[in-house]
Amino acid sequence: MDYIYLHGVRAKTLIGWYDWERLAPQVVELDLEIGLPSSRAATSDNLTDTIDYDKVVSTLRASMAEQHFQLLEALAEHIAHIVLDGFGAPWVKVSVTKLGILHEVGRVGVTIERGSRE
Ligand SMILES: Nc1nc2c(c(=O)[nH]1)N=C([C@H](O)[C@@H](O)CO)CN2
Repeated sequence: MDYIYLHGVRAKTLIGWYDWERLAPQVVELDLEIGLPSSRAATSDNLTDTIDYDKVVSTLRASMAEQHFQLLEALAEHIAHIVLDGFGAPWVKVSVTKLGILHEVGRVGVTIERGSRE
C-alpha cells in the first residue's frame, strides 16, 4: 500500500472535558498517515488518481471549526471517518495532540488506526 502523510497540521477546535476548555477554541496538532486506494498516481503523475492532501487539510480544518468534542479520542474518530468515508482511503492512522495543556508536560495526545491495510 502507498501512503501520504501529514505531520504537524495545526487546527483550531473546541475540545476538552472541562467547562473552561469549551469557552474558546484551542490549537491542536494532527499527524495523519493515510493509505491510498491505489498506486495509480505514481505512474500517471495525475492528482486526480490520488488523495489530494491539500483538500484533506482544508476539509478537516473546516469541520473542526464547526464541531466540538470532549475527548481527543472522539475528535480522532471524527477525523478518521472524514478521511475514510470522504476521501475513500482504505486505512488511516490519526494522532491528535494538545500542546502545553498540562503543567510541565509538552504534548499529550491519542493515536488511533481505522480501516484495513489488507
Ligand atoms: N484520554 C484522555 N484523557 C483526558 C482527555 C482526553 O481527551 N483524553 N482530556 C482531558 C482534559 O480535557 C485535558 O485536556 C485538560 O485537563 C483530561 N484527560
